Amino acid sequence: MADAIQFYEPKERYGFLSNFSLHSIVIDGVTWPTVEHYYQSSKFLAADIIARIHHAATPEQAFKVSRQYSKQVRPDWNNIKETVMMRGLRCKFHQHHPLAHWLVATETQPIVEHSFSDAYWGDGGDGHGKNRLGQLLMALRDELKNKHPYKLIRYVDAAQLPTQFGVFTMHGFIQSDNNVEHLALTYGKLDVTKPALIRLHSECLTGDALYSLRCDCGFQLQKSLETIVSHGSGALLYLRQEGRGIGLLNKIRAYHLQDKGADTVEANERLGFAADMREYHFCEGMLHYLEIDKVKLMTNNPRKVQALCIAGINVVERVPLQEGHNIHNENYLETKSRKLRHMFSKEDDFSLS
Ligand SMILES: Nc1nc2c(ncn2[C@@H]2O[C@H](COP(=O)(O)OP(=O)(O)OP(=O)(O)O)[C@@H](O)[C@H]2O)c(=O)[nH]1
Ligand SMILES: [Zn+2]
Repeated sequence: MADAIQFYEPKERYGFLSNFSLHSIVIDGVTWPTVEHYYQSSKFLAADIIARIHHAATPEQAFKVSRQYSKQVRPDWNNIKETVMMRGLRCKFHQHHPLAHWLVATETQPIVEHSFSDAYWGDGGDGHGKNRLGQLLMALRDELKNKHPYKLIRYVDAAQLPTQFGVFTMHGFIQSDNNVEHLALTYGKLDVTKPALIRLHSECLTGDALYSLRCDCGFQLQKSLETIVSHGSGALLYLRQEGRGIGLLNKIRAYHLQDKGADTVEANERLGFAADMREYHFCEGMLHYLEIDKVKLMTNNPRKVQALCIAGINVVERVPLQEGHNIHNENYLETKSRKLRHMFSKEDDFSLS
């Protein structure tokens, strides 16, 4: 198979597909260090054998201990082993969101466990094997890819991004319903038990990259990254929504109308657009990948707070982000406050509960 994904060792590129990958799973309240520990122990009924495998130091050890008791494998094992394996896989990929997104990102590529020693779960090394593990992984991928939130975005790849503020990890996504590329910059170790400090930053080439004083975006971008670094961890979702969703050239047209006296809302409307064309539904898929479900959100924009609440994200706090006010953007900011209900003072806040 020309473009088949072959996996075996956990430390290889697709090692996350291996049952030996160090991803613990919880099944019926019991935590198993790896799928391999769970699978091997499921072969037995004797509590002492199960315990020995459960507490094996490594998945390789778990496999070895199981082999020592091969004469005591439960009589019905061949009838139940595929069900046991699929249960272990489902738990692993549902309980470790990035793994599920990585699996979905393999799209339609065949998946093969390239194992010279296993012609049932693997391909037997030369392709004569049944590759049942690869088959179950492809079946699980088909289940996931049509499910919410996996169908909102497609994870593509990640890389380190050293910046003047600190070294971030840059994660690339494609929005499924329009193929627009978006980024998430993460810093530090996100503690899933606490609200993550995040920013939803709408792309503004003029503000973010050309030092524009016409808006506050560039100042907000810098302040957000600095704040995340000083906080120790967090995420900035960089959303390709230039011009509040109307694009760069229409924003220039809108600026031209503003140069002639229109305000930022009137300008959009004269061009035939709503005041704000942005949508945020796909952010749920990006946050799901990052395993973020409760946030402290850096914004003055009530629509972003509401969008995350609608997406089921718990916005436990809104962190004001008022940066870069100057004579060139005061009318713009005043219009946003008056017409778009942006919150520039504490009184503006509304209950987040
Ligand atoms: N159409 C249009 N877009 C603008 C204008 N000024 C800034 N933008 C875009 O607005 C987006 C940034 O939105 P802002 O209103 O600055 O802030 P916000 O992101 O909605 O709210 P905060 O989270 O508080 O920053 C970027 O996509 C900018 O390109 C303008 O006058 N007209
Ligand atoms: Zn801007």
